[in-house]
Amino acid sequence: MSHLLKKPQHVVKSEGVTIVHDITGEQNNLEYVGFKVVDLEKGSFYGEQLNGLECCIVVLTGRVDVKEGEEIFENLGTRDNVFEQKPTDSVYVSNDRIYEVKAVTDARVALCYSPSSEQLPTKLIKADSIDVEHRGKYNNKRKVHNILPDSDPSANSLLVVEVYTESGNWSSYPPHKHDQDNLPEESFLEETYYHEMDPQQGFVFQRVYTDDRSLDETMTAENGDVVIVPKGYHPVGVPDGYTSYYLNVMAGPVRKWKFNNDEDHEWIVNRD
Ligand SMILES: O=C(O)C[C@@H](O)[C@H](O)C(=O)CO
Repeated sequence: MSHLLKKPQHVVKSEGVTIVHDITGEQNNLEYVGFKVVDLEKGSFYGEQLNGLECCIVVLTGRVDVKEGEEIFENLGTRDNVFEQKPTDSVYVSNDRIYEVKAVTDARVALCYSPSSEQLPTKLIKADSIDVEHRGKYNNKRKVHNILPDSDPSANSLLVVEVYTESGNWSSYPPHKHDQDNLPEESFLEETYYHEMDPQQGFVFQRVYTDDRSLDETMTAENGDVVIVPKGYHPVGVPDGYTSYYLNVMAGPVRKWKFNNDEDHEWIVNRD
């Protein structure tokens, strides 16, 4: 199996708390992006001291309360299944803070991290403030929920989006990359993809490749898998009959999403 493909681990941390993914630490070869998925049974708690990381808590499903210092945000979350396709609530917490999530119902949260040293205010990102964007044409259509885009200065490094791609379509397509710290031409951003499918037995194909093909891996991502994109192009193809959901976390030295398409496939954008 590719070292870029991570299967759910389901490690029980404490009563009612299961770590589904923990993509943090040096073994993942990521400098700027960290990612966890945590399942919480109703009434359970998960908390962290963030030290040198900022964190965006995305309530994937269920309802939770989030506490940071004096701030308590209650009953966050809007959906029981990500395929309800409505935006959800998130909370941005800056480095060196301590936060706690309490499950009001059974819930799944995504924790998106990046190194950070400058304190910013804790911020509730409400579902009804999320910009919903429709991108692409022909078999290249997808719907994007911009949770923390680069136009929103609430974070130091983190960029977070959710993407829905319908059956038979492609997204993150035509293939694009953002692996050069060379603005204004291109930014360097690492990225993770947390995938879900509807129905659950579905799968998608994701290719991660560089121009010189020193990296060229095509993976089958199944429900709950994470794909790591340290560099290179990273398109996703969705087979007929299945809808794809993924949550992207991106971060790098500069908080700007400036990508370039693979020139061989640029013509796809330019069709009438
Ligand atoms: O437009 C899409 O299909 C989503 C991608 O842009 C995805 O968020 C990504 O690859 C970011 O670089």
